Amino acid sequence: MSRRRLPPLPTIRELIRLYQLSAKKQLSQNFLLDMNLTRKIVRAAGNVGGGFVCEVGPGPGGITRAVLNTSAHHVAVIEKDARFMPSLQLLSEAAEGRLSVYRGDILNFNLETIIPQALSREWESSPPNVHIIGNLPFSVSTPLLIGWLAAMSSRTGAWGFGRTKLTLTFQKEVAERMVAKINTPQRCRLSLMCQYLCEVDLKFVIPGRAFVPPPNVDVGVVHVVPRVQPLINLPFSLVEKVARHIYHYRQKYCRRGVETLFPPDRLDLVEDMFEESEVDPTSRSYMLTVKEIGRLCQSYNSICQHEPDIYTYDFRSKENAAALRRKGQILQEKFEKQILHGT
Ligand SMILES: C[S@@+](CC[C@H](N)C(=O)[O-])C[C@H]1O[C@@H](n2cnc3c(N)ncnc32)[C@H](O)[C@@H]1O
Repeated sequence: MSRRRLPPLPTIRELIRLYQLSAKKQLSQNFLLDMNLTRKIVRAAGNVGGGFVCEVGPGPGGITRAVLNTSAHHVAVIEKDARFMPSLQLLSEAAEGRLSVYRGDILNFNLETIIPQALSREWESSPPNVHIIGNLPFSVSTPLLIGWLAAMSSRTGAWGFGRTKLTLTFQKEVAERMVAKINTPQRCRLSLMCQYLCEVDLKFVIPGRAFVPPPNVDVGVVHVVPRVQPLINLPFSLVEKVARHIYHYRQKYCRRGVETLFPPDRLDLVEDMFEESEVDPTSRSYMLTVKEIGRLCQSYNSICQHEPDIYTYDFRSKENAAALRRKGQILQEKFEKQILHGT
């Protein structure tokens, strides 16, 4: 697959000046004008040759140019800010049919409406890889990732999320949590949710000063590739719920988080869960492996099959909070009696 080359174009800096594209703070716009960095982001996406690349939040089009200079078969960009349309249209003309420009908000945009059209027309027999690339505001990249993970885990969608790879920028600290290994201070729910479904790789960090204007944080470029088989074969919402409860107390014994999955008068089920999963209840949450969390999810799932009310139980509801307070009071009184009064 040979690399394609765009004809000579004005620089991104010139386009910004020409179309008066000053960065809008309320849209968290920080542009990458250094073409070495935009090329590096595209290289982080791996082999895009012959594939369909969807760039989210192209802005003035620095990364878009780098993608168009590869052998990607087709590129689609989705941008929320109408001011960037003229500069993107200019690129589209230069790309001679390889670039489609859409105006929209990626959080409300159905990617499937654009990708299958291209797939059905050109790749009926052998569908290509789909790459999603973007240097987006952090407030957009995280919900985009979570939505994508959820969709991928259910294997829904005509174009097969299993074939899609993501290369997105995140605040460095979030990127570090996504790839965090067990026994590290960054290990959390996000690490588990990413890693049970995907291979996640923090490719490199871009210092904040490389952007125009510079944000006051550094940025991690993360490459996410879906696993052929998820490491936990259960619904995303169930895994997310168990992980949310366990990692709420990430430094504590994992038993503490598991307890909050059950009403205070059903702590017998906590014992069942640990017995069945063969997980040590005194392991700290951040030490649990994906396999151990998977086994906890399995036994929680089998408990919920027999007692469906358990799944809908929410320990934060008012009623349950009152029950927990009562339980706390009883324990407090017991403690005072035993320890303070020696009974
Ligand atoms: C951080 S700037 C990066 C611009 C360009 N990718 C670059 O690297 O120079 C983020 C871009 O995402 C766009 N954007 C923000 N929220 C968006 C959303 N919900 N959907 C699509 N684009 C969005 C902004 O308008 C802006 O162009």
